[in-house]
Amino acid sequence: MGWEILNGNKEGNEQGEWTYVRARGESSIDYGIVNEEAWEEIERFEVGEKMPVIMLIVVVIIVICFYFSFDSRKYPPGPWNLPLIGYLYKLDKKTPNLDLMQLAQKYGPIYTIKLGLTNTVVIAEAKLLKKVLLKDQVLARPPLLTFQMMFGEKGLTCCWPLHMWKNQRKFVADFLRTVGATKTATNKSTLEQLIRKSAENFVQDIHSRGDRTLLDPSEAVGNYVSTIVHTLLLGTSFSRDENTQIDLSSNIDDVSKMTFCSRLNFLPFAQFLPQYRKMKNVFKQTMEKIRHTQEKFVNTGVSNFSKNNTSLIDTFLTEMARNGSDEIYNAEQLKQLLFDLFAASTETTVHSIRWLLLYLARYQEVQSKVRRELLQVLQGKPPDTGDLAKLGYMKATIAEIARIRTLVPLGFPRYATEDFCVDNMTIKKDSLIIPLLWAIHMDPKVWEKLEEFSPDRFLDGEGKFCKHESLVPFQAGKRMCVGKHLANMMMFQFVATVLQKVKIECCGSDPVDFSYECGLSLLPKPQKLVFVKI
Ligand code: HEM
Repeated sequence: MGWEILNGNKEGNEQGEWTYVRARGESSIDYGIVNEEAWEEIERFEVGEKMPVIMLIVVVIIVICFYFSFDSRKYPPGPWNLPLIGYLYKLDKKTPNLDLMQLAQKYGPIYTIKLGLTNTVVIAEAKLLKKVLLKDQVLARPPLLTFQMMFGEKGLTCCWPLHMWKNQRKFVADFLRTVGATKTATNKSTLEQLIRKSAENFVQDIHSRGDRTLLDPSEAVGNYVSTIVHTLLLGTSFSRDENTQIDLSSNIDDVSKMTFCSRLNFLPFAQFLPQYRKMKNVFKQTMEKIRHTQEKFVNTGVSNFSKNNTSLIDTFLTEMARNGSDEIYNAEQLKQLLFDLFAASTETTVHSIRWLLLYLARYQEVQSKVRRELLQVLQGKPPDTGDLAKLGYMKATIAEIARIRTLVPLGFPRYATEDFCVDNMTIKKDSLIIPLLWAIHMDPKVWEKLEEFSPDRFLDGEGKFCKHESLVPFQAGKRMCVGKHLANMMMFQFVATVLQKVKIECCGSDPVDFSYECGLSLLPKPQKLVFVKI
C-alpha cells in the first residue's frame, strides 16, 4: 500500500506540501497537505515502483556498452572525413601522392581515409607493405569504374575471380620464362639480342640526325620499348613510319592520367553531373581508340598464327585450339591480355627511361661514371646479363631513378576480400588498399638526403651494388609485377648500349624540368635534350 503522486507538484505551505495523491489501488483522488513523513513514504514507494524499469534501463545500457566495446579490434587511425565525399576534398588532383604522404607523417605508416564512401587503407612503409601484400585476402583489385572501363575482369591486370587470375598469371609467367624474361630462365640470349638490336636502332636513329641533335626523346624511347614488347606479344613489330604506335602510347598516357584518382571512381553520383559525364565520355572514347588500334595489331598476330612460333599470341591460340574456346581461353580474354601486357610494359618502362635520360642530362658526373664503368667492364663487347654483376654503379643509378621518381606513385591498388589483421590492426573487408610507394621511397626515416639524386646510396663500402629492402617499385607478394625482369633487362640494355655511343646534355642553359603529372604512373613533362654522338 502506498501513494501515487498524480501531478508531482510539491508546492505547499509550512505545514506540508499540497499535492494530488491517490491511494494505491483506489480510484478516488485525494487532494491535501502531505507532510514530510508522508512524502518520504511516497518517494520510497515511487522508487520501489520504478525499480524494475530503472534496472531494465541500466541493463540495456550495459548491454549496449558491452556490445560496442566487444569489438575490441583496433583499426588504422586516420583523419576526419566529410560525409559522402570523405577525404577527397583535401586531395590535390595533380599531386595526391604528396597529400597522402603528409597524412602518413601525421598518422603513421598505416592509416585509413574515406575516398567517397570507400574505406581506404594507405600503407607507407616497405616492411608493412610486404606483410600486407603477402596475404591472400588482398589478391583482388578494387572495383573502380575506370578500372572496369580499362581492364574489366579479363586480361591479367585486374583479372578476377581468383581461379581465373591464377590460371592467367601462370600462363604469362610461363610464357615470360620460355622467352627468357625471368631471373631463372636459361635461354636469355634470343631476348637479349632482340633488346640489344632495338637499343642499337635507337642509337642509329639518334646518329642519323647528326652529331648533335636537339630532341624530345619520348617517341624514340617509345619505339625502343614497343618494338620489343610487340615482337614478344605478336611475333612482329609495327612499321616504324606508322603513327599508330605514337597515338597508342599517347592515348594510354591520357587514360593513365585519369585512371586512379579520378572522382569518377569514388563519387557514383558524380557520373550524372555534366562535368563528370564529359570526363567519362572522354575516357570511354580514348579507350575505344586504343582498342581499335590494338585490334589491328591482334588481327595481324592472328593471321600470322603458327604453332611453332613462340609469341604470346601464338602460345595463347595454341592453348585455345587445344581446349576449344572455354571460360578462360577465348578471344575476348586474348584481346584484354594483350592490352594489359602492352599497357603495363610500355607505360612504365618508357617513362622510366625518360626519367633516366633527364637525370643523366642534369647530373653529368653520374653519367660519366656510368659510362666509364661500362667501357671498363665491357671492353667494346656487347653487354649481356652476365656483365650485370660487374656493373654496380649502373645498377645503382637505375635503382636511384626508381626511388626518386617512383613510376607508380600510389602503387597499383588492391582490395580486401575478407577482414584480416596486420600488426594487431584490423583491415576491414571491402577496403581499398593503397600501397603508397611514393612515401616509401621518400621516407626521411629510411633515406638520407632524400631529395638528392645519389646512386651511391645503393653501394656498399667496396662500391658493390646492394639491394635496399625499402625500394619496392614493383610492389610485392604473389601479385607483384610479373614483368619485373623484362623491365630490368630493357633498362639495363638501354643504358649499356646507348651510353657507350651517345652523350646526353641539357638544352643550353635551360634546366631540366623534373616536375611531373601523377596519374597511374608518374609522367615527366615533354622536353628536349641534346644527344651528342661519341
Ligand atoms: C619500370 C617498369 C615497371 C614498373 C615500375 C612496374 C610496376 C608494376 C606494379 C607496381 C604493379 C602492381 C603489382 C601489385 O599489384 O602488387 C605491376 C603489375 C603488373 N605489371 Fe608491371 N611494372 C613495370 C614493367 C612491366 C613490364 C615490362 C611488364 C610486361 C610484362 C609488366 C606487366 C605487369 C602486369 C601484367 C601486371 C599485373 C600483374 C597481376 O595483376 O598479376 N610490368 N607492375
